[in-house]
Amino acid sequence: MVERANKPKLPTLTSTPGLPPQATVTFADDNSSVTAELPTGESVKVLLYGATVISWKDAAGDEKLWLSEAAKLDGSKAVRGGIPIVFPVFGTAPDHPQTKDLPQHGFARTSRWEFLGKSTSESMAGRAADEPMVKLDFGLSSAAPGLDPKAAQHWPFKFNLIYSVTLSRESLTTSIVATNDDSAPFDCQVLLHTYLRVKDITTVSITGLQNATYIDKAKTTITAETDRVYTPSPPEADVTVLEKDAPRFRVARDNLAQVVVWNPWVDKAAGMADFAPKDGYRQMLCVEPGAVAGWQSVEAGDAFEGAQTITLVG
Ligand SMILES: O=P(O)(O)OC[C@H]1O[C@@H](O)[C@H](O)[C@@H](O)[C@@H]1O
Repeated sequence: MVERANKPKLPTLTSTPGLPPQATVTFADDNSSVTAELPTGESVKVLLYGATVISWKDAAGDEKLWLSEAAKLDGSKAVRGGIPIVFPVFGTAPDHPQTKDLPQHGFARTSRWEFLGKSTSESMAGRAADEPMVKLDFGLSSAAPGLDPKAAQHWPFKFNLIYSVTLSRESLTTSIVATNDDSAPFDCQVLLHTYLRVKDITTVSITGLQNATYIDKAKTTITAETDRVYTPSPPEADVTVLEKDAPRFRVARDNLAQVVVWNPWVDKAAGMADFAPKDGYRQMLCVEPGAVAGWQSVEAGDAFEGAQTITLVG
């Protein structure tokens, strides 16, 4: 059950005698972000701007996501790093009448979302209290005060988005439900633009894409700019990111048929004002589960749902 937050600032949770301590959920002083920490030390931090996950740390405090040192976190620009949400268009779609005027990657990442509440192991069905986990829920609708004005201007549908970020000891799940509250169908694309942190991109390999068909938006290997939209086969095949042949991240997808693999490399990183340090492309690899080949047509009253679970392995 989701506990509703009725105050902008949540107190630190205390444990019930006899039960393991729960996760703590705290707000930044300026209410710009919410951080959840498990009693075992793992943590996740979500900026309300874009509902962008900007940090995911393991129990040792090691960061698992890449965030540019020059990323704007003040709501002036989509965040360069973490997990921005791409909706309702991937890239731009000049030939698609419904989304042709929207900015690159849509407006979800440039809108301020509302924090809806949290759930912990103790309140989640089927979860033992000794398997600590915490789920944070965020919402954005066509009526939200934080909606990027470009949305209402260029995508005049009534919609409701719920984004859930679930942290457990070994994994992070992010899931989105996009509901059509309009009287007409709309088309959308969805993508979870995950910037994984790696030690050295030259030692990174990826499995799970061997049988995948792909559209190459750039070059071919991660020894150069890489920008590929894969459609793995079978559709639900896991994708694993390895470093020096040792598995590091396993990415499972639910109803997200594509995986975009992106690394800007030297020239493109140099050209992005919010990309720092300039050789930061060596420490990142975007592995982005999405539904971006063609369009998801969502009927009035219907919803599209998709999710990723990134599990730390090795
Ligand atoms: O600079 P943006 O808008 O965050 O986009 C970054 C990249 O996002 C990737 O998902 C796209 O495949 C790339 O083509 C794009 O360059």
